[in-house]
Amino acid sequence: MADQLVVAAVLVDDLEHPTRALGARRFAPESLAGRWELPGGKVEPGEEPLAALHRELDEELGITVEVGDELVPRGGPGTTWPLTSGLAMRVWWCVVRTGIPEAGAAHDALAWVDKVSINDLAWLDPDLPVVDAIAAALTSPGLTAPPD
Ligand SMILES: Nc1nc2c([nH]c(=O)n2[C@H]2C[C@H](O)[C@@H](COP(=O)(O)OP(=O)(O)OP(=O)(O)O)O2)c(=O)[nH]1
Repeated sequence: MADQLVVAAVLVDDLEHPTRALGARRFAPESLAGRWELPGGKVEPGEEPLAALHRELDEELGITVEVGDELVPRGGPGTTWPLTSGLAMRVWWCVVRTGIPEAGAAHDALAWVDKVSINDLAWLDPDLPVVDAIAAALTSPGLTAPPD
């Protein structure tokens, strides 16, 4: 059987020159409580992945977003990131369009982290390769972004 698809957002301050990304801390189930993840969730049967992403961000954080490029694993083979068995995740860069992210139904804390502090969060184990890719793409806050 195909993996159940999970969709998630790397919410950043700027799609062109991201310096900060949002982590969200789960409080359930107990096995995942206290660990950090990218906001998102499971795609429902018959639902388009991006529709699921917008739905989850509205439900979990109370925001609407502009979706940018997809963050895909370097070297492939596909566009999904493996999670625990039976689950695979697709991830998109996003910026907030309306609302201010607030921990709600799924999380008990949110944190904006930069290229360095992103490694201080206790991410879910399967997220570590995703977090490496995010950290590599974030610009150090102290550095001036290259001219357009
Ligand atoms: N949202 C999200 N889930 C992740 C990440 N990393 C990771 O291993 N997961 C796992 C945790 C969960 O087992 C699964 C996502 O399920 P979920 O519980 O968030 O999904 P959901 O909001 O649709 O909730 P439900 O229908 O299962 O109640 O994927 C991540 O970065 N973001």
